[in-house]
Amino acid sequence: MHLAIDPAWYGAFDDLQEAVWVVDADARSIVFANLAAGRLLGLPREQLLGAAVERFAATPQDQAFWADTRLVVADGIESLSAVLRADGELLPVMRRVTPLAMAPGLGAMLVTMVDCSEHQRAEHELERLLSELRATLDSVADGILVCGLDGRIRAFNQRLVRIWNIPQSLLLKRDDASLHAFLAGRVQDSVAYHAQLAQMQEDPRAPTRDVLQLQGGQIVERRSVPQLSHGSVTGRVFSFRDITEEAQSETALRMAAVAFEASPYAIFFTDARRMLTQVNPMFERLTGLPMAQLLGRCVESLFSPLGSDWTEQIELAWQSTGVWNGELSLTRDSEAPCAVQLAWVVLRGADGTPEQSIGFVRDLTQQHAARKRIDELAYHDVLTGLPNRLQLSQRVESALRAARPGSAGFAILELDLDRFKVINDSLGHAFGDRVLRLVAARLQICLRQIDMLCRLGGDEFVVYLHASDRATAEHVARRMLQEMQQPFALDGISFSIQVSMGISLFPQDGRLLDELIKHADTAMYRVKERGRGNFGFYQPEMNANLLARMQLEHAMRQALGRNDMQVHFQPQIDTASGAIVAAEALLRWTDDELGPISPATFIPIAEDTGYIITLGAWVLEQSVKEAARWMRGGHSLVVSVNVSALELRQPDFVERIARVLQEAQLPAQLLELELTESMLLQDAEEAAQRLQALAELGIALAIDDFGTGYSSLAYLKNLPIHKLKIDQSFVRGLPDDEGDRAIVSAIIHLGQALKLNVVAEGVETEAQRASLQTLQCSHYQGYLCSAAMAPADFAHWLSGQRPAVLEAD
Ligand SMILES: Nc1nc2c(ncn2[C@@H]2O[C@H](COP(=O)(O)O[C@H]3[C@@H](O)[C@H](n4cnc5c(=O)[nH]c(N)nc54)O[C@@H]3COP(=O)(O)O)[C@@H](O)[C@H]2O)c(=O)[nH]1
Repeated sequence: MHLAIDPAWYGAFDDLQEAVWVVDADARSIVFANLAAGRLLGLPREQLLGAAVERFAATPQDQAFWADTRLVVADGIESLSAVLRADGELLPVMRRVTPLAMAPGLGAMLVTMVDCSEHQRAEHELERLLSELRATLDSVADGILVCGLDGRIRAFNQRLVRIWNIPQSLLLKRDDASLHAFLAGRVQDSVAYHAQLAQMQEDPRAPTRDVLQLQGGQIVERRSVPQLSHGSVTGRVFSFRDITEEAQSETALRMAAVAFEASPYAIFFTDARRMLTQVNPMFERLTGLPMAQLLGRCVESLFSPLGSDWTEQIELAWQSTGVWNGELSLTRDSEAPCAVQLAWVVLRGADGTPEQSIGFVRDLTQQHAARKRIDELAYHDVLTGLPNRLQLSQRVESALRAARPGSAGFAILELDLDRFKVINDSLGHAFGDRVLRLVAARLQICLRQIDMLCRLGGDEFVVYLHASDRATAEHVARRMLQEMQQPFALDGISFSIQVSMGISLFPQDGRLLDELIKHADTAMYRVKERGRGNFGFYQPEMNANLLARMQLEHAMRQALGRNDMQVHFQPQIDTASGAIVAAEALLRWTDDELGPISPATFIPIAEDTGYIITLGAWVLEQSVKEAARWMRGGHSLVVSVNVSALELRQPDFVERIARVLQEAQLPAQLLELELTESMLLQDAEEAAQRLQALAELGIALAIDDFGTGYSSLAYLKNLPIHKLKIDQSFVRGLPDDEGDRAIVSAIIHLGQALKLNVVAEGVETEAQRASLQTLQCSHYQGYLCSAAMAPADFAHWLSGQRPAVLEAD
């Protein structure tokens, strides 16, 4: 039995757009088809009826499907399939096959089909567009990230993965939140990063641009634009560009520009023809020309004078090393040319031809001045401008090289200013320096141009007398002494300076400069020993004296330990009453071999070597102990102890004296210290403080040898001085020498005015004492009364004296 369809159905299905068949399941033939089915298959409906359904099966799978429809009959199926149209075209269709229960034993299937060809074409088009879009995304140089408004990631490209270095594992995870967190974690300033995102959310339509610094130094430019769909914002498209290199080279360019502008080097650029194309401010300053006048000028025209082959030199240098380096003279607008160092570098194009050049110019003016100054310093004495020892030695060396047997020799004169230290100490070092310059000028005029006057330092000068024998040297020495006899005047102060000179002759006194200087020095010391202000020639036996001085120093250092020294005491007497008022402690040394040695001989050696500190401390101790003994014996007598400059400068000087007094139980009022004027003027401020401290202890202070120094009375007035001791050189001429009398009288009056005791030293005759009494000098000291006595003799002598009365201040 065959399935027959009632034609009444036709009207019901013909209005449908879908193609509809009813298929006889057993015969697999079409028993019903609507109009849409005819249109779909390109056949009139009539030709469809009774047609085998396999005829329209387009694929082997479809053939198989229609061959066994039992399953279909059972369940029904909807699938994308294709039908073979009458014109042979394969038409994609969405087919639904549903079993129909028509009548018992009759199997039928309702087949509906919708033409999918448009839909499929659209899908294919979409796919093509999508793959094109993906290819485009992946081909752009920027990293792209497309996010929905909710932050969901819609798309990104591979470049984004590379720029951000997104790990593969994270990509596989396909977790948007993790990816966003990763991106935020990679930027250096994640706070700013999030703030920017929040801002974007607030204003979703605004395009943005910012620069992100990633961990590790990478710099990324982020741009974003809103993603629009039908005029509404649906998300945001981010693009990321790695601008690390760009930023770095931009920074480098900016730095280069700053360096160019602010460089201490004058810098210029030229074109291939060496015409200036750019200069920096330093170049303008150095040349004194504004940029407008420089640009377009040929570099060579700025430097002069140059050798004619300079251009060739440049070419050669550029060919071999690419840079020409050298010293030149730069012409300047309204100033004298200046020396410069030019480093001129060629910049070549890709083909190797010079295209530009760059020059670095350094002003050498200061360097040249410094070099000149260094030369001056190396060969000259800074204070006087005279040649120094180095120049002298070069001069003498050339004289030694030129020396031939029988040719004229030369002389070396060593000069030392006598008592220059007193000027320095009393009038200050600045004044002393000016005196040295005056002395240098005076000495210089006594010499020929061919001779050389040098300053070795301090007040020590050396003269090289070219081609000079003994007679010439003597002549020059006399001239210098004469010249120095003229008084000097500075700042309204008149003074005279003596020099002592020692002379050695080449070749007889030495063949080397050092030897000649040493011998001239020895000769000079001999002159000083003999009274200064003169000259003397070196004699070989003089060296023996130096040796003697060394032996004396050695013996002196042994003397204390051997009990070869003793402190003697010389009384100081009231001029009017003859009563003893004080005693001066004077050191005495008798050596087993050398016999008695005067303190005038060994004290200066002790001062020179620093041994005076040991000696002075011992003398003080002995003197204080002795005075304590006198006191205990009923004679409260002031003991006066000489102090050297070095001792006063000892930091613990005051404390040490206080300790000695304390140990000996001697009241400070019974101790007096004798200081010289010049000592007080060295480190005047410190000395004044020490004296004040001593005075506060109750110790009296006397100025020894008063009148021989250059004390400033204003300064002395402020010191806690109790006594002036008139130097014996002024006393010697009393009573007859008017000059001495006037000086002594002036000192006495000064003492009276300042309420000081005045002691005249070295009084040997009654006439001197009487004269002093007439002049109202309160005290005297000298052989007239007694020389200094050993302690026992003094004690014995003292016992026969009236008990002393403490001196009033
Ligand atoms: N720092 C120290 N200096 C000391 C010390 N002991 C001595 N001296 C100083 O040595 C210089 C020489 O001293 P001296 O040979 O002892 O001569 C002194 C007197 O003996 C001497 N004098 C005394 N009366 C007469 C005299 O009538 N005629 C004469 N021709 N000479 C005499 O004069 C010197 C006095 O010295 P002073 O009062 O100090 O000026 C000398 O500078 C001593 O200061 C010491 O322990 N420490």
